[in-house]
Amino acid sequence: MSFADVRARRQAKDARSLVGSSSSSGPKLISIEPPEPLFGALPSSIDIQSSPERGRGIYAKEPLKRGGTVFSIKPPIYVLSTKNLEHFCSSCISPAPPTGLKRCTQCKNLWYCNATCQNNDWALHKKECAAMQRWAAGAPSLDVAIPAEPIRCLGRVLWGKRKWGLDSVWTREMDAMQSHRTSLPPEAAESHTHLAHAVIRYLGLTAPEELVPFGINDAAGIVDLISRFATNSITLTSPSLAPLGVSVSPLVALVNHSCDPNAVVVFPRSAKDPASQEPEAQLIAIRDISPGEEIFTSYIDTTLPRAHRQEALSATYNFSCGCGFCSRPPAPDPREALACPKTCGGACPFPSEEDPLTRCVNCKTAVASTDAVLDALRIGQEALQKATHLQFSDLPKAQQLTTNMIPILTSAKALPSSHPLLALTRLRQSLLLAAFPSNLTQDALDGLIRASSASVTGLNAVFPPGHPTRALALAELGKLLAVDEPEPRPAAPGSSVFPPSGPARLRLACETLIRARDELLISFGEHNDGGEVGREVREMVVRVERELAAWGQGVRNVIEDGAGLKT
Ligand SMILES: C[S@@+](CC[C@H](N)C(=O)[O-])C[C@H]1O[C@@H](n2cnc3c(N)ncnc32)[C@H](O)[C@@H]1O
Repeated sequence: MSFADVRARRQAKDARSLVGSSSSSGPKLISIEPPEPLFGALPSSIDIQSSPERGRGIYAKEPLKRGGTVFSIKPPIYVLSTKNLEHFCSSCISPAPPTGLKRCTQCKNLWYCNATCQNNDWALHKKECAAMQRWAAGAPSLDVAIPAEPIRCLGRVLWGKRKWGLDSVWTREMDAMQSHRTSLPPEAAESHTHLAHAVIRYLGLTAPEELVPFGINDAAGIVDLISRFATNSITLTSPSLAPLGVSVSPLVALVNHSCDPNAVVVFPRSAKDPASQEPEAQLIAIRDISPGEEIFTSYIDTTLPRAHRQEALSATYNFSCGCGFCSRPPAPDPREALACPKTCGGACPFPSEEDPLTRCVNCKTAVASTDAVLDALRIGQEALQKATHLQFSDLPKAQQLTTNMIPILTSAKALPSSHPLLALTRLRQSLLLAAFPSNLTQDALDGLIRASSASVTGLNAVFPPGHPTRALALAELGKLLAVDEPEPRPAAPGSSVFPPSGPARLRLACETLIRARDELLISFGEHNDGGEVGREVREMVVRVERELAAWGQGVRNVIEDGAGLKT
C-alpha cells in the first residue's frame, strides 16, 4: 500500500467519524468546536508576536525585572544522554543518591529515584522500554546497544503524539514549532535522512508509511519532524549548567536568539517546587526588560567571535544573526583584541590576513609584529580543537596542549577575554579539576585557583553581571579560595602573590562568594534563591564568615593574653 493510499484510507475514516452514522434522512450536521488555543501556559506578562526577520517570538507586555522568572515549564519531552542514564533519575533528573537509583527491570537502561518517579515516566517509557529492548537485541555491539539521544527524544515525541492524540493541544504545539525543511543545506538534508531511518527502525516500523498513525503522512512530514527537533530542542542542563541531555518544549522554542541576550533558559531546581515538577525549565530575565521589548536568549556560545557565531547559527538554526551585537560590534570587541603595546589600558582589534595593520583604539600605537600574532592565533585555534577532542581520551596530552599554548597567546598580548585564549583557559581549568590529586598539594590548589581566576577575568569582559556562565565561574573561584590550604604560606607583608594565603585568602573567598551569590540571584532567579548553586553559595558564605570571625577572635585573644602578661 502506498503512502498516499494509507492517507486516503485515514481521511475516509476521519470523514466518516465526523458526520456520524448516516441515516436515510441524510447526514446530520454537527457543530465543530473551535480548537483549543495553543500555549495556554503563557503568563499574562508576555505575548507571542511575529516579525518578518525572526518569525514568532516572545515579547514583554509588562516591565520585567532582572532576576525575575518570566515563565517556568516542565518540558513535555526530555531524555538523558546515554552516559548519564545510570547517574540521574530519568524522570526528575535528580543525581543518584548515595543509596543508588533503581533500574527499569525490563529494558535495564533507565534508572529512577523510586516507584513514583518510574510511574511518572511510564506514559512515555512504556513504548520506549520495548523499543530499547528491540534495539539492543539487533545492535552489532554493546557500545551502540542504546540509541543516541536524538533518536530516543524523537521516539518520545512520536509516542506522545499518538498517546495524547493528533488533534490534541500537545501535538499541535509540537507541530507548530518551526521547520526549515524547504531551505535545508544539502549536508543537513543528508544527516536528517540518516536520523529519520534510525527513528523508523527504533519505532519498530518497517516502512515510512507506518508513520501515518503518528501524524506523518509523507516524506516531507519526516523531514519536518527532524528539522523541528534540530532547530527547537534545547540542552537539558544541571543547576550548574552541565549538559545532561536534550529537551523539547514548544513554549521555550518560541524565544528567538540574540548574541547579547536579555534572558536565559536554566534548570535551577527551585527550592519550593516538589520534585515531580522537575526538570523545570525557567526563562529568567538577566536585564530589566521594558513592555514591548522582545525577549531573547542565546542559542550558542557567545564568548566566540562574530564569524564563529554566525557559522554556528547558520549551520544549526539556518539564519544569519542581525542582532545589535553582530551588526554594531563593540570596538574593539574583547573577543578579538590585543592589549595596547604601550599598556595604556586601551586595546587593539585583532589583525587579519587582509588587514594586518592594527593600532590601540586609545593611544593609536601600532602593533609591531602582527605576523607573530596571526601565527599565535592560528596555532592557538588548532591547539584548542585538538585539546577539546582529546580531553576525555588523553587527559595529559590535552593538558600539555593548553599549558603550552596559553603563554604563547599571552605573550602575543591577546586579551584574557579573546578567542581562543579564553576557551583554552576554561578548558585548562576543567582539565586541572579533572586531574585534581586526592592528596591535595598547595601547588595544585593554587594552580587551579589561578586558572579559575583567569577564566573569571575573561568572562567578566564578555558577559554582563548576572549571566549564568559568569556567575558560576565566580562561584567556582570563591569555592576554591575557601578550600582549606594544605600548607598555608607565612604572610609576607605587602606581598602581591596570587592567590594570597591565610586570612587574606579567606577574606578574598568571602568577597568572591558574596559577589557570586549576587550574580546567581540574577541568573538563576531571585524567586529560586539563585537555584541550587545560589543556595549552596549562601551556606558557604555563612561558613567562611564564621571562620573569619573565629580567626579574628583568636587574634584578639592572643593580643589580650599578651597584654595581660605585660601587666
Ligand atoms: C527556536 S526557533 C524560535 C522561534 C521561531 N522564530 C518561530 O517562529 O517558531 C529558532 C528559529 O527562529 C529563527 N530565529 C531565531 N532567532 C533569530 C534571529 N535573531 N534572527 C533571525 N531568525 C531567528 C530562526 O529561523 C531559527 O531557526
